[in-house]
Amino acid sequence: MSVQLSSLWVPNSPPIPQHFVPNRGRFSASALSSQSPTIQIIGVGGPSWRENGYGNPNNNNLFDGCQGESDHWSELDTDLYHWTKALRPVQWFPGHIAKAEKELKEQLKLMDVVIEVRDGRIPMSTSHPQMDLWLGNRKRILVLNREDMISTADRNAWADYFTRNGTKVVFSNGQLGMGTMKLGRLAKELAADVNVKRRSKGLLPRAVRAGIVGYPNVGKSSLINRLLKRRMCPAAPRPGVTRELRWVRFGKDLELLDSPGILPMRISDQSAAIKLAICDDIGERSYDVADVAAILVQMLSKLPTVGRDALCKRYKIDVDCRDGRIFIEKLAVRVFNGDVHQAAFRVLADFRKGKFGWTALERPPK
Ligand SMILES: Nc1nc2c(ncn2[C@@H]2O[C@H](COP(=O)(O)OP(=O)(O)OP(=O)(O)O)[C@@H](O)[C@H]2O)c(=O)[nH]1
Repeated sequence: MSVQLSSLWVPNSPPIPQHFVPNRGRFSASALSSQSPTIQIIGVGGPSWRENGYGNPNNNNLFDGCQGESDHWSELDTDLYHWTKALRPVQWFPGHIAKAEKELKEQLKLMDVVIEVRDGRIPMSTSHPQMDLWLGNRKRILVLNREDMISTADRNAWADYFTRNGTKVVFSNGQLGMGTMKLGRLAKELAADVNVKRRSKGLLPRAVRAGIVGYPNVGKSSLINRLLKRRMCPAAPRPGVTRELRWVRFGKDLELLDSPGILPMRISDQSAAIKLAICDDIGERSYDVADVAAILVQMLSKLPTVGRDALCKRYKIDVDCRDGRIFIEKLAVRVFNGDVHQAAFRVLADFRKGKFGWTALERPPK
């Protein structure tokens, strides 16, 4: 998919949904002149950046003194809405997802508890719009995985939000296994009444069945493997690796269902779709890497947790926070012999590796 960004200038705010406030959003492409053959990547990412609760210790763009942090986040939502509106929609619904969705619905009746896994960087965008309908009043645990990829402030904001809403939430790290034991324990506790009922009917107790569901690449299989301390389920750093539903046993009293990542057939919220692309939670063939990287640059430069300075310092290129495409094109000329795809991919990969500091891309609504 390719979109000519030069035609996407949004001069004035068009009519917008009620929850958005008017704002600006502009794309344009420009010819580039200067060329530099050497790559110079500056700056480090890593967990230590999280200490102050923000992604980047060198960030001078945190607050301007007039706006609160939550204003920055809601302004970003508004901008993102305008930016993505101009792009061709991102959609991904391969055959295996359609099949998995059908099979999951059939397996639901076997589940005593459902563990819904979301990407901690984008908990809203990895929330399936039909999940509530499917689950009804089934017992449920919400997992925000990739805890290591967000800041302490992000984590606290989401923990507060879900606690206020009465939702049980577990933060986890599917790569290292943090949170998995708690998850297993919680699943057994929540479904304990299954065996109370069985005993009252004179039946022998059975293992509790927990279904693990969620969007692609959020870390479902990794969580199971970590809990089991064995590589029972296929896991890899790309969406759509798990293709089949599979029950696995953990000890004598817990069974877990690993399932392929599912997405809605049509993603109506394109801001969410772009965030899925940025976080690698949707098939790469569904989007244009340069478009997505351009939006990422615009987002990062406006994010209270990152800011323009982080981008300028890392790539030694000035950022116009309304025009990420120019940034990508400049990077392409400077480092990748004019190859925009490679430049775009570098920026996306850097974000995914935490090179701008670990940060969520969304915060809870006010
Ligand atoms: N940094 C980090 N990486 C993680 C975490 N959890 C999983 N990963 C990595 O993310 C990638 C995807 O994990 P999977 O377990 O395959 O994700 P999945 O949800 O089963 O993916 P699908 O097969 O698409 O449904 C793997 O490379 C994991 O090592 C986490 O908490 N932190």
